[in-house]
Amino acid sequence: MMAEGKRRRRRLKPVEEAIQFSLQQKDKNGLEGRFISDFKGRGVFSCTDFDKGDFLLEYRGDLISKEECERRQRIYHNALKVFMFKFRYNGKLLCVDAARDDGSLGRLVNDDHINPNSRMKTIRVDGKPHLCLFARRSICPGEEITYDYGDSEWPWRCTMITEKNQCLKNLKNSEQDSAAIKTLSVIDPSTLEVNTLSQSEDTEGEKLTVVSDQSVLMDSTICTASEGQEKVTLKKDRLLLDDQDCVEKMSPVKEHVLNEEQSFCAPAEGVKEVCIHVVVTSAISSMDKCAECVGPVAALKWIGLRCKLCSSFWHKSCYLKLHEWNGKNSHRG
Ligand SMILES: C[S@@+](CC[C@H](N)C(=O)[O-])C[C@H]1O[C@@H](n2cnc3c(N)ncnc32)[C@H](O)[C@@H]1O
Repeated sequence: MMAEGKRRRRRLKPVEEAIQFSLQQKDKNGLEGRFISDFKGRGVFSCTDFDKGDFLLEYRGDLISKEECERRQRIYHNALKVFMFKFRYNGKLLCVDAARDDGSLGRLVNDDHINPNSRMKTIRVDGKPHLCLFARRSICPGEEITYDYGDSEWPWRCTMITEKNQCLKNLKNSEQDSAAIKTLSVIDPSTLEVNTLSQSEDTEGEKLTVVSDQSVLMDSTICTASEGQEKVTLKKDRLLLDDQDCVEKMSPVKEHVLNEEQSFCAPAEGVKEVCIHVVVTSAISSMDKCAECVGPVAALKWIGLRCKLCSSFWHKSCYLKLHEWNGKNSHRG
């Protein structure tokens, strides 16, 4: 008995397990790929219980350099480009290209930036980075595995507008209830102009005036299909919200490990002219990168902010961060 007990393998730690599966190039039991819908395609579902922190899957593919990634992006069809996962590792931009369907499940995991149940991390195996998903919380059988694809404004995230509108309504309600408002100095409504012509929901002409120490760049602009339908003009630096929950839901900036690694932190170089930016939401080509983080990593068109005067582009969150760093009331680039 004793000998058998001694011989029994101890349970591997999640990272050890991730290393083992990465070396074997195998997926773990307890997960399966399923077709979900024509819109979403396939996804990965759990068939067992997972605990918080458990290793789930590796995002397997070819590990390639930035240059090779750019070369492949030029020749790939859009449907393949979405399988290219760029990330930053030891100061270098790398990519795992999972365009080839090798039957692995990692490449089929879908995005959820609101309440993902897993998180992508890089682990080092034989000196090379591997992208592995770990559970952010316990996961039940039947749950779809998801992670946050990062800070790009992906087209399917538009469905979040309903939730955002609810947030906006809550904010308005809380404004009416003065007891619920802890602060606050009110932002001059003339500094903020929001049109939501493209949306059927009732956010048209919303003006938010509630403030606190959380900042958000009016993220109801996130789903604008094309430039001009929605406009955000900020003379003062920020719109401040009182509702932490709304801030969470409205801002796609997340505690995404790879997001941090993906980000180039160097400020845009070479642009010496000072511009007082007037930004509008705009559909931006994948060739045009955010002036702040040099992203996005996605190969598709992205929705971001464009300065009408100097034609710089930013992710909304980068723009916010940038101006936070540059001083609270500065909009000069
Ligand atoms: C890496 S693939 C994921 C697997 C994909 N569903 C499939 O069937 O091949 C990324 C693509 O999945 C789809 N996708 C991912 N997350 C989604 C979501 N939350 N809603 C709708 N489509 C999503 C998009 O088409 C995206 O380009």
